Amino acid sequence: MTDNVQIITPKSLTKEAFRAFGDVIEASEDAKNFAINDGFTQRYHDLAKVDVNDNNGHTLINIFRSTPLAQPIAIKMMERHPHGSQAFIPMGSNPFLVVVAPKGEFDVNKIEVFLAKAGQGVNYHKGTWHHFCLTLGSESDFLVIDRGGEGDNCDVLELDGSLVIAPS
Ligand SMILES: NC(=O)N[C@@H](O)C(=O)O
Ligand code: NI
Repeated sequence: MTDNVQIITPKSLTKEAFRAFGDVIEASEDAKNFAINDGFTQRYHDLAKVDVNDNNGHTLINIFRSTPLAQPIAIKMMERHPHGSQAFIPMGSNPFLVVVAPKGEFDVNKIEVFLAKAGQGVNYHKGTWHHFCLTLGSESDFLVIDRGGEGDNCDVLELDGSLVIAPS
């Protein structure tokens, strides 16, 4: 880790704060929702924009089994998917960290860190810079919805690790 360490404190994940990066997937009361199945199910409807059709792309449904990194976590990489969105929906109740920067030319000064609490998932819009999946607590499974198809769909940048996430 370099000498000029900058500590960044995660902020709460809300739809408004995350709007520039993608969608927050949660059964919140401000989401469009209605009763189905004779009232035995509440449908939280159309929560995220799945964007996988570029270059004849198709939807992939995956499970990512993620192991927590030792804290404090230094940000040493960022990546983006230029041809599609990528959604992470926790299958358990561990919180996780969401590290993002706006699409387009990468700017380390525009990195933002969010803490996703139990019941929250995210959908990175096409081209949003992000760190790979950072679960907290213990090994966690995520349902991941992203794009399959032609073309290299992952640009990766290495960072010097001077930006460190305050332990959660
Ligand atoms: N490489 C891969 O499939 N995973 C990353 O895209 C990620 O965001 O975790
Ligand atoms: Ni990714």
